[in-house]
Amino acid sequence: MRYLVNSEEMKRCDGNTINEFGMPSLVLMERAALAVYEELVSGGFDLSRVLVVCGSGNNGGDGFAIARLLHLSGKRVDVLFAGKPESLTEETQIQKKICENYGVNVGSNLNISEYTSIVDALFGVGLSRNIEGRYAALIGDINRSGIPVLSVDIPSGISADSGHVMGTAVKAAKTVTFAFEKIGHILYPGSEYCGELKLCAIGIDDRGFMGQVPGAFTWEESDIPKLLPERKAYSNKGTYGRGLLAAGSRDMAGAACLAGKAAYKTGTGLVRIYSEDCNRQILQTLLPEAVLTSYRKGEEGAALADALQWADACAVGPGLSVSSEKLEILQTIIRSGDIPAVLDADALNLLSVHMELLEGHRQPLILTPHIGEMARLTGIKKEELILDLPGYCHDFARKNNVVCVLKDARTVVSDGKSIYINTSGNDGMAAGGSGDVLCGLILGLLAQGIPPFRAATAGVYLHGLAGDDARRRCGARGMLAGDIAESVGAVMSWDTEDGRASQAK
Ligand SMILES: NC(=O)C1=CN([C@@H]2O[C@H](COP(=O)(O)OP(=O)(O)OC[C@H]3O[C@@H](n4cnc5c(N)ncnc54)[C@H](OP(=O)(O)O)[C@@H]3O)[C@@H](O)[C@H]2O)[C@@H](O)CC1
Ligand SMILES: Nc1ncnc2c1ncn2[C@@H]1O[C@H](COP(=O)(O)OP(=O)(O)O)[C@@H](O)[C@H]1O
Ligand SMILES: [K+]
Repeated sequence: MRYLVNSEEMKRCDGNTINEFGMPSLVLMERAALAVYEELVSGGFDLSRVLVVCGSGNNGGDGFAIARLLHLSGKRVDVLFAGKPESLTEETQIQKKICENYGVNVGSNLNISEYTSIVDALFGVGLSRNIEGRYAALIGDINRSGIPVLSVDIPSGISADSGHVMGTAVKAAKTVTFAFEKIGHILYPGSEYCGELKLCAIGIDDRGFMGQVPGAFTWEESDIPKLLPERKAYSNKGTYGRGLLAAGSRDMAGAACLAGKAAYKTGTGLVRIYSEDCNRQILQTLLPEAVLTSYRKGEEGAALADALQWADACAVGPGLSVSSEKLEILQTIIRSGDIPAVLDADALNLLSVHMELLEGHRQPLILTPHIGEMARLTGIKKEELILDLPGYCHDFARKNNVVCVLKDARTVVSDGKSIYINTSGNDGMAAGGSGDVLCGLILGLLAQGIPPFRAATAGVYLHGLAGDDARRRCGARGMLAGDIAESVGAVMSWDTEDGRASQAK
């Protein structure tokens, strides 16, 4: 698990490390500068003539220290000081003075085009408003120059809190950040502006939070063993849960099949698909392992109540379609009581015009809207939602007492307390049916007894890993949602050495 911090959390951690643990600020700055220096000299940048662009804050202080280290190692380096002298922080003032004492050329009007590499130390996590005027012009010149840029901590102009471009921003080839990744490195468009992201330790760690841990986190590969449901040699299909999937309609049998397959591939003992009668043959052909309960129009009710009694967890929505009968199915599931349920796709479309169904619900609910569905659920425009995916996801989860999985290229999950931001997956997943696979995956984890927020976050992470595995096998353009479902099986064995070995093949 890795924390993802915002600027306030990072500053608090910096501050505690300096003021409570007594680590001098200039020592941290020196380590930050050394980390960037190491990255520069390890290759990838042409260091024949380096320009370090510095602001007045401590990001600029890192820049001056980097320039000094390059100068002392014999590189030709100049500093463009773009900040205001009267705003220099104490540390940056010291670093600037040291540079000048060593004879580093510090100017305020240098010709960018003469350099082979640029180090961007204009603004870091202290960026507090949109960039305008001469700073914006300078960033425009840097971007237009086409000279490779290494950004210190975060590309100047990217909000560490949201990944938004604050007016304008430096497009970096590489970004070296310190202690923790910031939310703005992970969310788009910030993620693209960073180029390759390198995280370096500089002597600040989570002890610096002093018990007040950050609100956001992401899973990583070392977490896989604890995210997967347990397997036992002495077991049978009853050991691994029963998942009920209410999905599919006349024109959308495939969605039920993809979700059902993904649920099985997580290791679920039994998956029952509750679908329209006309899908019976196709589902039995495509997913013979599934138990089927089918219904004719007008006869939806009775069999569903029995199936809900049978199940340990339920998912509703993939390919369900929208009608008054389907609304009754959703109503029955939400009112049925106690098993955890995933509401996806058409279940969310039905819900968006019947939000009263969520009032006073008793069982744990996981809602998995993409941004369009979230806009329908909340009445908030898509353009508004993308400005703050974590904030809207968190608020929706808290207000409705649900787990919200807000799907995007960086999916955000919240239970109204913590925020998970996903870092697995790829653009090959931007194709019809990927969401159905996610729904089935979460259902499978729930059916095996994984608690709702863990099932949602682990489901999203494993889904992305399955997407990455599918891309390795089929390529981003060639992969289909069925390939992601297929790869779920491989990813679910990555907690064992054999599983890892097959991943490497
Ligand atoms: N010891 C530590 O703490 C460590 C910190 N470290 C480094 O410090 C960085 C954080 O430093 P920081 O907090 O001083 O802020 P920073 O990013 O330099 O920006 C503040 C300056 O920008 C200005 N400014 C802001 N927005 C603006 C705008 N739109 N347009 C124009 N001006 C604007 C603002 O001006 P003001 O708002 O005061 O007018 C102020 O002058 C961090 O990212 C990391 O690199 C590392 O060395 C590790 C140890
Ligand atoms: N560019 C991308 N990078 C990573 N994941 C993506 C990307 N595009 C889509 N996805 C993932 O694919 C899934 C798409 O779900 P959804 O929009 O419901 O598709 P569908 O309705 O076609 O099944 C989501 O889990 C989303 O996070
Ligand atoms: K920067």
